Amino acid sequence: MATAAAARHVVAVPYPGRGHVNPMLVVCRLLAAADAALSVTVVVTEEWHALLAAAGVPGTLPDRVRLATIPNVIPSERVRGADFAGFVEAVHIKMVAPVERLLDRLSLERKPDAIVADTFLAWGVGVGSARGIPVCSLWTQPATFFLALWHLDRWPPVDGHQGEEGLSCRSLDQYLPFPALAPVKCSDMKTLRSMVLPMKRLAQVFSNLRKAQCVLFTSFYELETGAIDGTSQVVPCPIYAVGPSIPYMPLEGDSGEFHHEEDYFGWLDAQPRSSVLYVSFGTHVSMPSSQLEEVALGLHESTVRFFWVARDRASTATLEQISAGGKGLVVPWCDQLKVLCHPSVGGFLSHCGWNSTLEAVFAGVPMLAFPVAWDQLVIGHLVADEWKIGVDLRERRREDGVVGRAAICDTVTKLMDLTDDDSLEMRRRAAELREASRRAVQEVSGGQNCCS
Ligand SMILES: O=c1ccn([C@@H]2O[C@H](COP(=O)(O)OP(=O)(O)O[C@H]3O[C@H](CO)[C@@H](O)[C@H](O)[C@H]3O)[C@@H](O)[C@H]2O)c(=O)[nH]1
Repeated sequence: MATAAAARHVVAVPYPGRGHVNPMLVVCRLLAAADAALSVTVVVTEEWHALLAAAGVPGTLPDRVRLATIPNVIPSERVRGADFAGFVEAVHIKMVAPVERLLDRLSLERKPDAIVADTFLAWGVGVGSARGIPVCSLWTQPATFFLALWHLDRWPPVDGHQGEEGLSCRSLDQYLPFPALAPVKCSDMKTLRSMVLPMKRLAQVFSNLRKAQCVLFTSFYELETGAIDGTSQVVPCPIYAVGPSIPYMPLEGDSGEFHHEEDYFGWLDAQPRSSVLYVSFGTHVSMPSSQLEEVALGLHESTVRFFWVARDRASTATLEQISAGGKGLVVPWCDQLKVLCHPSVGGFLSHCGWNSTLEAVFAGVPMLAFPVAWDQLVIGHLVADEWKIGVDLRERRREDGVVGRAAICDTVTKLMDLTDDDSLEMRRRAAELREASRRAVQEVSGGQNCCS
């Protein structure tokens, strides 16, 4: 006699930022799709609920994935980039109590079977252990960066002195001969260490993580083979690479075809194949406006067409000026993955957020890497030196640290030249990784994707 499968309930708690909420929602969809008896409650702040509702997200989630809210106890999404350290502190201190109250309320009905908590919520594992609920930690950045941070205690000083293990930074431009640290330059270590408070919290994150039941990575084996192998050797619980957790799944009721409902698709449709450079610097940390200005003027000097997502009001005037004449389009927001997959897009000038990078890889589009902070510093090296699907613009910095308009114009022109040998080689590599990315998606999702 067949017995009905017992219902299972998972509570998911993303870190409150676009680059974390988006992949958490993808992972929740995958969990629900993999287990018909599973329901998921995703905990977000009221502000995040409103942001997701405004984008129509709740209506696109499967019935068994629903949102629940906690009050707005942290600084608003609109201003969080202005004080990164303050935001990290607020998340660390103020979010835990309302999440615990919600969890206890949900438990009155039935104790959740598991919690999926963003790794950056240092309290996530403790909240679960205190209630006897297993916790799976979700890491939404490269496994490569995770592994380097896991070995934080082995990072040598950056002043040239030897660390405990004989490692030392003789020049800021140097990589270290310790495999797990190899993708982090000494200059990156210096920048990261200057973020004293977030780094202190990070040490706590990695200490608590040792008690998690498993760690999920939004990556795939062919992309980060060494780091995934290396991580599985040091982390004392199972780790799973769940594939690029980007929004490749069609919305419910969507045929999976492109929907050209937005005006900008009309503009893209009118451009020659692979001729448009997509420009976006993410949703969180900004580069200085003087640097943005150089990027805009460098693009203006080139003949390259561009599609720029500008959430930064300060840059709007210059951008309007340089886009006059139809060579470029500036929008406040777009459906990024669909834009990257559009046939007229042939390059991506990016801050190298992990989601944007995974989306570029999925679309097979080469990158101009312009990292601003945090894991982006390491992702820039992966893009240019390891995967060889792009150019690291930091290599073109002047003595004052700025990449000037002439260098921007030069680099953009070369990358977008479809007859240039280096550009062609990067496109070949990008096409290979695109196929690997799609295989990873097939494996975890049974083949649903938006851009086939
Ligand atoms: O017009 C836009 C602009 C962005 N996006 C999406 O927003 C997400 C942005 O994510 P990401 O590229 O990771 O950038 P950030 O929002 O800046 O991400 C933060 O979180 C990431 C994951 O932890 C880190 O890798 C980054 O360093 C950190 O800045 C992506 O899915 C984009 O597709 C859009 O849909 N439309």
